[in-house]
Amino acid sequence: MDFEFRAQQDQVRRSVEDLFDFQGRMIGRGTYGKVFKAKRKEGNDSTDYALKQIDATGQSMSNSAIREIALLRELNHTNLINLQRVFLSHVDRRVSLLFDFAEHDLWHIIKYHRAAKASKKIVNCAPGMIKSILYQILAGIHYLHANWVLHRDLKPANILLMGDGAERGRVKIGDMGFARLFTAPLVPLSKIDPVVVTLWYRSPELLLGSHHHTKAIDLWAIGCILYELLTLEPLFHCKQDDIKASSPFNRDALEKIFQVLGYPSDNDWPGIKQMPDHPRLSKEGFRAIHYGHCSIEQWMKKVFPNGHPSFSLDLMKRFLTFDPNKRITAEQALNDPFFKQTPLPHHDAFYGMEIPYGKREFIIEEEDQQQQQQQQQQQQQQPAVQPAPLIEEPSIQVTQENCQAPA
Ligand SMILES: Cc1ccc(-n2nc(C(C)(C)C)cc2NC(=O)NCCN2CCOCC2)cc1
Repeated sequence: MDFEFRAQQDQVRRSVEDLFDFQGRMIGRGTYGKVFKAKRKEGNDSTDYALKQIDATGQSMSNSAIREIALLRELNHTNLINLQRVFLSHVDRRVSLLFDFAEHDLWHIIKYHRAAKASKKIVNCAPGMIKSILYQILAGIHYLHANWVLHRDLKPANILLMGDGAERGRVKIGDMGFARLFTAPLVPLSKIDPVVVTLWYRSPELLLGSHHHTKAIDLWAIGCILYELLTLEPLFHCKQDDIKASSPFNRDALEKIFQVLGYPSDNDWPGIKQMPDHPRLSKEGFRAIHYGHCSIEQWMKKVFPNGHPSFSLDLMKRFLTFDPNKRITAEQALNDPFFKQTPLPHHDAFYGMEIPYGKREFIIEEEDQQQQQQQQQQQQQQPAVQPAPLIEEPSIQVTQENCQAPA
């Protein structure tokens, strides 16, 4: 290496820390590293950015970062997350990727609506919101597939949406990769961590051990996401703790699929017998007769006895087609009559509504939490300082007796 040239370059090349303010603004973390909400330090650019810092100390992380950069620099579509800039730091062997900042994602949006439904709170969504989100997902996936790129892990957490601003309500498909909580969770991961590995969106061919990842696996996942947007419940809600990385065959996930769609006949899916784990179906006790009364029509009739304005049974059936060779493509879905009926899909999924969803919260690092707790303990040992009254006229004086300890 030309150390003199590199030292010269380091002089002129400005680091991400020089250019962006992001300390204490962590919004995500995973095995790869951390994600921060960042702002430019200079100039009048008030745009928010997402800064993904990858600790490229290990070979696998370096390869992963290289793969992500190599892929994203070749892609350019309004419905895909946009890699704006790459910073390499030799000193701490860190790769920093600068992305669009997306305030919302479908995992948090669905969680919000589920909580509102549980507390019987009415939340008004624009009638075309679901249709717009579906159309934008299909547009992004159609672009990926046209460039021979598969997503392979479509799920609500990977469907980001821009908040207020120039791209309000724009879907940005991303891939958050694997996240791993540093502490053992007390509640099921799927409840608290949007990016946990889940089988809920996995196609039947993958569950039966297919080694050929095709575009069709993304369309199956889109069908599952559409259902979840409509009902706020995952369609194939199988237990998370069953995930065994070694075997793609998952009994519970397949059971859920057959309970909704029925058992695939040879006519439905001629190729099922060629699936590597097909023999396990009979060994594990699956019988067509057990699911004779099950069909998507039956299931959806139970869910929407009076139908739903944002729901097309025909389209749902075509996403959730067992045979990957018969499953609808992104291009065919985009041309479905569903998208030519009013309300037409708007480029702003939040068009006609206020955005009710909260902003992303900052994650406090363990050491910061300890520091905060120490500061609180010190404060509690000091006599309460009398805060100046907020208003002129005498009111309830905030005294030690009625002063609320900080939450
Ligand atoms: C190894 C590897 C990992 C991820 C990707 N990848 N692929 C995609 C497409 C557009 C193809 C779906 C996006 C990403 N990367 C991220 O989304 N990155 C996350 C960016 N987010 C972070 C949170 O804030 C918004 C941007 C590729 C390869």
